[in-house]
Amino acid sequence: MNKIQNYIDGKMLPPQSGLWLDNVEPATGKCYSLVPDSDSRDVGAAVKAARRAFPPWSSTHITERSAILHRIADVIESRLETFAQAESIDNGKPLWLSRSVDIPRCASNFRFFANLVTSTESQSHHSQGVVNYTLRKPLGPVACISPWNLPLYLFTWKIAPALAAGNTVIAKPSEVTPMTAFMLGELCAEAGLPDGVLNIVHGSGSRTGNALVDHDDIQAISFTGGTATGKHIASVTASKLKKISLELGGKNPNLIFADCDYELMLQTTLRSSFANQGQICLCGSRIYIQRSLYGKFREDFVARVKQLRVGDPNEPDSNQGAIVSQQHFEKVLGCIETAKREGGKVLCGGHQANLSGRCEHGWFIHPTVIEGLANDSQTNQQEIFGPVVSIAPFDDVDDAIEKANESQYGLAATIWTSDLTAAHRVADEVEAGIVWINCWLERDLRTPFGGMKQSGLGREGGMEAMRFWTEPKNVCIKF
Ligand SMILES: NC(=O)c1ccc[n+]([C@@H]2O[C@H](COP(=O)([O-])OP(=O)(O)OC[C@H]3O[C@@H](n4cnc5c(N)ncnc54)[C@H](O)[C@@H]3O)[C@@H](O)[C@H]2O)c1
Ligand SMILES: O=C/C=C/C=C(\O)C(=O)O
Repeated sequence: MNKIQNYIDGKMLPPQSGLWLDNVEPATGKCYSLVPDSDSRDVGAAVKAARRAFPPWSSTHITERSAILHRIADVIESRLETFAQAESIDNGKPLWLSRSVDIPRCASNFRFFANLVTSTESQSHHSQGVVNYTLRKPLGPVACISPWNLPLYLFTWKIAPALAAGNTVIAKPSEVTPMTAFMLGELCAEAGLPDGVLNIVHGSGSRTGNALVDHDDIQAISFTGGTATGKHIASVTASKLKKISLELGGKNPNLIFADCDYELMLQTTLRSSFANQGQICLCGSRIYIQRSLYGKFREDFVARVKQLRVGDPNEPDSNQGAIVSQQHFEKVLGCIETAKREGGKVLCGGHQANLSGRCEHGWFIHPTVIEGLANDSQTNQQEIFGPVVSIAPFDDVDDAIEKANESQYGLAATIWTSDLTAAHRVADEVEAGIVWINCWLERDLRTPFGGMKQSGLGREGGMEAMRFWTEPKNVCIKF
């Protein structure tokens, strides 16, 4: 059985504990490799390497740091197909999706921050006889912890700015989808990244994650994952005054007004509901439709959802691949049962998809649309993170805003209307860190990315990320 290794100080190493976890292909339900369940000894070795590598890396000229990050992007692009296949096998997502979205974005993450670090302005403040200038110093060894839904995409989204800013990194991918992070480690030396600058430690949250978050020499932690895990990290790091950035769960509203561009809205709403089997934190899972359009939308949307093909992730016409793990598959099916108990009417889907042949034992769920649930039902309040959406009517702008904001979460919201005045008002009043009007998942990497309320703390993206990964130091000179 293929064994994934930790990448520490430029070397591929097994876990000192000797403990391994199964790594399973969700489309087949079969274990196809083993992943280390690293403990504090492996984390300690990685932090030691990162400490040693910090002084030379942080003082490496930004043009050289930038060139190395560009070379990492070059190598990823040169192996796009290999990475895309590995990501699809590990996560269950359609191969066409990892090939067209996930892996190209990994390369873009490195390129974007490679460019940003060489074009960033510094601040100075001048007044009579005094000038202040502000240095931005890297923090030291820092930690990046990422989830399973967009494995290498979100892993590199954290690592690239941390490295560009001059930090050294200990990164932990999700133990559910570790393969492409392992492959990233394999190409670092080829791209010229010095040993110890990036260390990749694999394992479970309870063993590896806790050891990493707890380590006294870790100065800052960027975490993407569930809200409960984020709160745990916030509580254990508070007494040590570590800097944290938390990208957490969501229950995002779509607000569809009767005057929208109907066909564009319908096509995009299919994607924003079910892309990546609904396992994107930005997916809209509460769809509110203006009452006059509700009946037409319900009919057309359900008809289109029924056409989405659930199939082998390798097949180009599979719109929906597998759910990431048996545990998550069971959780999503459990949420559908809860919705039924709460009085929800399942309009389509609502159950497992049984495939034959290679995928006979895989974890597939038909995309599911539910109506008739109260806004305060568990289904409309708790994150499902799967191919399940609920639809409900609203009356006017005030009602739409009220329904959207009746949530503990505040990550993203999508508004569909041709009335720009209404759109601006809703965008202003909806409680979400990210608002899309007449589009979804349009990404400009310069923009602040993150959520409010229980969806997170801090922002990633562009200068927000560079500020997170550096400490300002003000120098005042009187002349
Ligand atoms: N806001 C965003 O940008 C965003 C993006 C993607 C996913 N998510 C959220 O992620 C969740 C799904 O991902 P998941 O199930 O992998 O989340 P998770 O919180 O279980 O795990 C995320 C990562 O944290 C690690 N981890 C778990 N316990 C830990 C601990 N005690 N200490 C340190 N690390 C620990 C895991 O091993 C994994 O690497 C969903 O709630 C989703 O909304 C949010
Ligand atoms: O599942 C969460 C998706 C996060 C997406 C990003 O962080 C991004 O597009 O930068």
